Amino acid sequence: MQNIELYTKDLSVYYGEKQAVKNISLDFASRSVTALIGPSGCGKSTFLRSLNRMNDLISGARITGEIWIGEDNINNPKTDVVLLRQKIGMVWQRPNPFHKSIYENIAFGPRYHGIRDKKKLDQIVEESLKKAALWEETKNRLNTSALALSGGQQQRLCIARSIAVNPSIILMDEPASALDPISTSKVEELIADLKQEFCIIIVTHNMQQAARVSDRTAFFLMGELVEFDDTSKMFTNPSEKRTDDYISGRFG
Ligand SMILES: Nc1ncnc2c1ncn2[C@@H]1O[C@H](COP(=O)(O)OP(=O)(O)OP(=O)(O)O)[C@@H](O)[C@H]1O
Repeated sequence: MQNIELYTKDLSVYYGEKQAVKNISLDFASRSVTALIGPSGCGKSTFLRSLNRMNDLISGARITGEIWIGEDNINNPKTDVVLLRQKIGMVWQRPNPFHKSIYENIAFGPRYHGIRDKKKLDQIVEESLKKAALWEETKNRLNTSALALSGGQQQRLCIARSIAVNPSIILMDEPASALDPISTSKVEELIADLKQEFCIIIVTHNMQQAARVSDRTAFFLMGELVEFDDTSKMFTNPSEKRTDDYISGRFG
């Protein structure tokens, strides 16, 4: 039995009157990858963003229900969202490095959280870049601009940046959809490595990618959770006809 790192209970998200996510209860295991799939507009990104309270930044967005990490319901107004986002990192669709050096991109978070010692920061930068499979490509150019890296390297840098503050969960919103096939496969290999240590939740439009990288898959449709199961079962023998129709390309 795997440890559950995070779970939601009856989680709903509204934009004004519109309910984009409908009463979703899902659990996410430690050291595993869960893929969220479903057609455009079904609420995958909204659900993902609610897990580290990024929807708080959207005016008119309202969340009901519970999001539990250990003993804390983080959907509680008293939650320290800065600390929460240290625990739950986020990687976006488009690589978004800061306009700073490679080193500073990684050191920024740990420094913000109080680490000042240069040796310690050097160590975090090296470890994070190694974990993101980017160290060999960058170790001789740490002080050059992150913007001079290729798109694929920038995305791995963003992954290294999220690792640097020592999270336990990493949210990824279509992290490879803006990348070429070689960079995409590097990011997928990286996800396979990172799951030895982290709970990863990834939104993807790419069925093959979901099948390749994830242990479990959740299928969303019009804000509802239709099916949640082991990825191998979901892609070979889904329980719901709607899942079968979607993964075999009959709609969406
Ligand atoms: N900031 C917002 N304000 C109002 N409505 C929104 C906002 N963001 C998303 N929505 C609506 O909520 C619903 C779910 O959108 P969401 O982006 O979560 O879906 P998605 O499954 O991630 O789609 P995609 O795969 O196209 O990214 C859609 O109807 C969308 O139009």
